[in-house]
Amino acid sequence: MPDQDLASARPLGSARVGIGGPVGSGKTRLLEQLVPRFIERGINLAVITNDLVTQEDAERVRRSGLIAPERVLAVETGACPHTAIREDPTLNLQAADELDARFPGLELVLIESGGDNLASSFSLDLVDYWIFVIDVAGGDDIPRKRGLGVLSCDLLIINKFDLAPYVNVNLPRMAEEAVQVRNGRPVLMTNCAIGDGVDQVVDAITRELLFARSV
Ligand SMILES: Nc1nc2c(ncn2[C@@H]2O[C@H](COP(=O)(O)OP(=O)(O)OP(=O)(O)O)[C@@H](O)[C@H]2O)c(=O)[nH]1
Repeated sequence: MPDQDLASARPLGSARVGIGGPVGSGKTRLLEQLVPRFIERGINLAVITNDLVTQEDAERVRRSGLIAPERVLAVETGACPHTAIREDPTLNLQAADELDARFPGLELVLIESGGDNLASSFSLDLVDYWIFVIDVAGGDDIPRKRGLGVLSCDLLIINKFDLAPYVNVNLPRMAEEAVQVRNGRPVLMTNCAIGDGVDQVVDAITRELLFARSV
């Protein structure tokens, strides 16, 4: 649950949600599944992507046709994806403020981090709520490794649950261990390839963040 003071720190600005996690866990695919769902719910939305030295993820989202291309900004992070979301989030803050200025009434900015390790986390100066995406193909021992991202995010997503039978992952056990190491904080399972479980992610963001800011 986001800190109430932080959630109300920008009463006139957009709510900001971070999406982090290891390389290839499905962050961009999750973004591509979230965007049409929020737009369908009438949310005034924009996106920021972080890449090392390219704008590949931003181009992918712009080309998708899911959202007006001018609502997608790219931040190039250089060698350190975590610096841009944690130690010095200036570039991301500037990008989010630019989107707020460009689109009056902007309600939500989704900020995808570059792929990083299990220790990556978001600065609460940058986001009001953050999601960490791991995937079953990375191994069912990931929750037991107690990475900072897994432990401290507002919502942990175990993605690619469709692949569990092919990589010998015991899905219920992986989910149970994830809930255990997080002391019962939220864990959801998704198949972002086809969108299974993504409605629950939208519900969680709406309930924990958008609704909380509107009351
Ligand atoms: N089978 C399956 N494949 C998935 C799922 N989610 C994503 N993928 C695939 O996994 C690959 C990586 O997904 P991305 O969304 O690019 O991963 P990412 O975390 O954004 O990657 P980086 O930005 O490089 O860190 C792509 O080929 C996706 O199509 C899923 O739930 N199931």
